[in-house]
Amino acid sequence: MTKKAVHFGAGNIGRGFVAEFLHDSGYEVVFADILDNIIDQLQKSPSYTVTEIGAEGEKKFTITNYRAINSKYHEADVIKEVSTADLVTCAVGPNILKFIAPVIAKGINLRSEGLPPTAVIACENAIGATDVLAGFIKDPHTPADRRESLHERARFGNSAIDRIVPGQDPNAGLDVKIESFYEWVVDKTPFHGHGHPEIKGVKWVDDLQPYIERKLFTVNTGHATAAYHGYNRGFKTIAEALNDPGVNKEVQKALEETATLIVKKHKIDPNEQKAYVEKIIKRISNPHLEDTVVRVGRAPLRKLSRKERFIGPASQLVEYGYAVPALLDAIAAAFKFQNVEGDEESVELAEILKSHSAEAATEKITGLEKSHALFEPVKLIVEKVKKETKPSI
Ligand SMILES: NC(=O)c1ccc[n+]([C@@H]2O[C@H](COP(=O)([O-])OP(=O)(O)OC[C@H]3O[C@@H](n4cnc5c(N)ncnc54)[C@H](O)[C@@H]3O)[C@@H](O)[C@H]2O)c1
Ligand SMILES: O=P(O)(O)OC[C@@H](O)[C@@H](O)[C@H](O)[C@H](O)CO
Repeated sequence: MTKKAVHFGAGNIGRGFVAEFLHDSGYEVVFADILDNIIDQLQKSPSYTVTEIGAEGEKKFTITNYRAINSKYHEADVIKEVSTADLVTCAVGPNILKFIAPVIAKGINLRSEGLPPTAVIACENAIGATDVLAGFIKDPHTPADRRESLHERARFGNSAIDRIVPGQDPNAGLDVKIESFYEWVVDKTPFHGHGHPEIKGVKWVDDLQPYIERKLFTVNTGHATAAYHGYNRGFKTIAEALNDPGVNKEVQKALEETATLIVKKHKIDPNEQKAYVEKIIKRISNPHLEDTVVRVGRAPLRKLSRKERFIGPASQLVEYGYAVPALLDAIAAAFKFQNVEGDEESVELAEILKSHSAEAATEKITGLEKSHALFEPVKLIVEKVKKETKPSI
């Protein structure tokens, strides 16, 4: 019997990476999204093409065997699909998890007793994203008397997902261009007893923490460092930014700092981490991806938050007694990513910096405790950025 996956978020990673893997593993994929345009196209077209761009050239894959539901208008249909799904995945962005949780919770709650638990895997760039989703699903969206037995109807596995899918050509329709490299690692421990879902290409591990921290604090720290320094120097793409010796040096230095944490905390061989960093810099420098600094820098409030790619590693390094000058430079550059067209958080960032003292803005944006050794240096950065970006009268 064909297996069914319901996937929330038919965007770049959803159509380009998750659906490709699920299709290849024999799943029928039911996309749920709120964008009329994407859902209409998915409903009209029986296939689309994913093009992988690698050093050896381009490879094309045809994706078929999917359906699509507009979750804005047809919530009941999505709930019904979730209730019989073998797998539920999402790639909507960490801030959207709370909005998809009620629908998933209702679907899980409707699940027939005879069915094995559905597997829920959030594919977002965030530590513990599936736990966050599970938290919203459980409380308040599962009836109190059904919470204890939730694991009989659903199992929740955290994941680390790595593949660069840049913004797509607006005329490309459903087709997606992505890099050929991929890594999708999922915690297998929640699936004990029933077995994890079979997804070709996924690496199942007992301890996800080293994978997700290494990914977020190398790929995403390096990417965001290039994006913010690149944006402030007027570059349009990440590849152009990394071609600039100044930006390149900032990225190398920031990743030397995070490598110290990864090696020390997760006992990873320093040479292995060095090779990983070199590979990442090569990947993000790929000019064929045409990835923009605005996409990679998107949502600066999320990226400057407590557990994220800058404050996360910098705070831990400072706790170990290390200095983090390059991460602080990147943090300063991120605070200057203000009022960028199409990026709501960059507008909110500018407003917070305008309406709050440096101390209050630091606390609100980074979530750092005032007693933390990183608080003062970040506050000084915020003070400086506030002065530099103050509107002249
Ligand atoms: N693009 C990448 O290179 C990449 C790589 C790894 C991980 N990720 C992560 O994947 C996630 C998605 O990123 P993306 O680049 O695909 O973004 P995207 O903007 O291309 O896709 C997100 C999709 O979610 C949809 N969405 C928003 N709210 C929704 C809702 N309430 N219900 C259903 N769908 C909703 C949007 O309409 C959009 O189609 C993010 O967490 C990102 O960090 C991205
Ligand atoms: O998706 P974000 O906004 O968390 O980060 C932007 C990019 O760094 C990210 O999408 C990378 O392309 C991806 O994480 C590569 O695996």
